[in-house]
Amino acid sequence: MLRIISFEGIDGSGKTTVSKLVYEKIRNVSKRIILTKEPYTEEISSLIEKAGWKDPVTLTLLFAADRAYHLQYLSTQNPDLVIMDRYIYSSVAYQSALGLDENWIELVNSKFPKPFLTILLDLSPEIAIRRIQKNDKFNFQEKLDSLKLVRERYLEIAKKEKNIVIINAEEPLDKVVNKVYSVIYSYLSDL
Ligand SMILES: Nc1ncnc2c1ncn2[C@@H]1O[C@H](COP(=O)(O)OP(=O)(O)OP(=O)(O)O)[C@@H](O)[C@H]1O
Ligand SMILES: Cc1cn([C@H]2C[C@H](O)[C@@H](COP(=O)(O)O)O2)c(=O)[nH]c1=O
Repeated sequence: MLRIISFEGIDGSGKTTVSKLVYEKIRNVSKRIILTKEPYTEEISSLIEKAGWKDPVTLTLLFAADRAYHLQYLSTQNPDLVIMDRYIYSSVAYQSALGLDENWIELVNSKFPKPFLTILLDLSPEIAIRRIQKNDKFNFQEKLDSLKLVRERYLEIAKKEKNIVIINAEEPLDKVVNKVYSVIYSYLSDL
């Protein structure tokens, strides 16, 4: 069974940056730690773009198909640990924010291993959007409203799921990295 630590949070929360920096700090603990991200396959990412970002059923099924393929590949690598930049809770948060029943999203993803730890990088959508504004083109108000909904969904998920640690992602990067590193390190004692 794959041991997965997932990084979650709204666009611009720092998942990619923080997961990479933390990975660099822990990679000497074991040679078999893999850092990866979703969406994984170019083919499905392109189908998602072509389908557009509106229909939550299509998005849920495409992201789940990408996840199934990704997990199958990861199993062949026999890692001690997988650090995943986005995973199941991205589907639950983003697609339920579009109005889709959360229980159905969880059912679609129910055959996949749950992460044994999730780092939820939490911050205000206003700060997040300022961080991504330089490299993404989007309608500001539409994106802000969407990120507010997704953030609320993440915080509700964190209330009901175990092993989700919420980190204040508004703090300076080095402070966030050190906090995440210390949380993850405490889970790695058996590696
Ligand atoms: N704690 C922080 N303080 C200030 N800037 C940060 C912090 N964390 C990340 N950033 C910056 O914010 C921007 C977005 O970071 P990053 O791409 O890692 O976010 P993300 O959550 O992966 O976003 P997306 O989901 O859109 O890919 C980058 O320019 C990054 O350098
Ligand atoms: C895995 C996954 C992702 N998404 C959304 C979240 C983001 O807006 C985009 C791309 O993610 P990135 O971190 O900017 O590369 O995809 C989603 O809606 N559902 C999912 O399961």
